[in-house]
Amino acid sequence: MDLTVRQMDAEEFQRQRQEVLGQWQTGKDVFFEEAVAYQKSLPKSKIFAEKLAEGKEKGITYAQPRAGVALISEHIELLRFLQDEGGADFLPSTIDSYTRQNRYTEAQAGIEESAMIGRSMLNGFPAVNHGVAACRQVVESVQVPVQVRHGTPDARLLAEITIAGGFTDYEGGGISYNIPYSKDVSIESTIKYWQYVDRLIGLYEEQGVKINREPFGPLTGTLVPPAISHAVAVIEGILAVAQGVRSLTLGYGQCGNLIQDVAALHTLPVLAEEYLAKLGLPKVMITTVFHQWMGGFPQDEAKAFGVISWGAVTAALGKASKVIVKTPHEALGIPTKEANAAGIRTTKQILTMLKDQSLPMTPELALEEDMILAETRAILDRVLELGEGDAAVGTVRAFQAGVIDVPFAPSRYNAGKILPARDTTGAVRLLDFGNIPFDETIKEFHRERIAQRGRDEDRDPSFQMVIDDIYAIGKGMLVGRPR
Ligand SMILES: CCC[C@H]1O[C@@H](n2cnc3c(N)ncnc32)[C@H](O)[C@@H]1O
Repeated sequence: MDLTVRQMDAEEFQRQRQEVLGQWQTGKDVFFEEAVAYQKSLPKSKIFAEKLAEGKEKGITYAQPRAGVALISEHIELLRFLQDEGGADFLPSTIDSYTRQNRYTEAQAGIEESAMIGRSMLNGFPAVNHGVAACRQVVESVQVPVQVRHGTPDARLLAEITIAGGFTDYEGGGISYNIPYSKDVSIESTIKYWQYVDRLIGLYEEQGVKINREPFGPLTGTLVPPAISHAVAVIEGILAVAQGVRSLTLGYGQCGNLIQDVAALHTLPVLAEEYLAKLGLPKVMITTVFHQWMGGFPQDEAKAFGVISWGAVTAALGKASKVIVKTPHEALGIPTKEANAAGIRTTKQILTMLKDQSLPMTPELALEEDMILAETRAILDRVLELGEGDAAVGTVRAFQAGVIDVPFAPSRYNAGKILPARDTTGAVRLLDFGNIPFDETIKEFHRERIAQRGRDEDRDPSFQMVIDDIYAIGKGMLVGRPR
């Protein structure tokens, strides 16, 4: 395994770059020096890292939707609507599934079909096919910073084109865009692909261009315990900073118990700073992003707004830097622009009302924070041990050993031995620990909390609880109580 956490050398980067820019004809329009000049020509109001820094300074929680459609003019109309009617503080360009799989020929067909039929036949914006000039048209058509949101294991060409195209933030990572998104792509290969992405951003940073990186916190978005998503987020932060990234937004997907989620938001930046320092990596700007509930949603729009509001409350009380907004069409499919804007307005109403409040430090909150810190450190320390200090090598070995194990992940590289379930307050605990390196104290904490639920529900803790929890929110509950 020639994998290493160390910064990619210039020769290797340039060797890959020739191959990457040749993967689709639009790669020929990427010229690094010209792109640096374009990025530097952008006003400060369009630089993601600048606006995040301002928000961190002022204690603002920003709201950002997901959005993307096939054709350039419709995509611009959509983003403008979300900015003007929704009040979006940041805008996305959610990339379509073909592009995420590097299937640019099918993306091209989707573009042509969309133009013919008059509606988007792709589930996102095919940025590679549209190319650099089109991305710049999008960026120049709105007033706020624009981020690439996707789920791409090999995201190298997409990064080259969208960053040259003026996007100032790039979501994803070699673990978080593999394990939940792929069945049969090795972790070593996607870590390497993403080291290229992060090295490219490092080269922009060395030219004075700030590009923020946002590892994808929620992973499978289904009952992922905080310690597991934190471990992945911190590792992706380490891998990125090692390649020259200097601005990170670390993510976490809402689980639903307020105390646990606020504890997760408090501990994530603490852990990132602790392990970056432990590895002798430079200090970088760290912000957080909270994803509103990523699991199944109620079909009823009023109930969906309830779920959206609960996520907004948690983001506000947890002082997240940014919250990713869901829409009342979540249970139906790609939202209309009106539904998308409504989700943002609902969220911003709550953020504004709650901006002067926070959750007091109670013994319960302190205990949850201590548990998340202890659990995440147990995982990260074992990863570094397995890698003999190298986080990249350690990550591959940790997945092989089940030391990192993401619930309900499709990837065959994921052990899939752990089993999460909610406790009687809705906090996510582990019913089965697989090979996660938790000590007996931690395991007993989980067992006791779940045993209490069993007593409350007059049933033995079992896989049935997990199934009930997966459907619970769609049915209007949080904890999947028996009938
Ligand atoms: C991991 C992200 C899943 C979420 O990402 C939303 N999502 C996907 N594609 C689009 C799109 N093109 N426009 C608006 N939202 C979109 C889904 O609804 C889901 O909530």
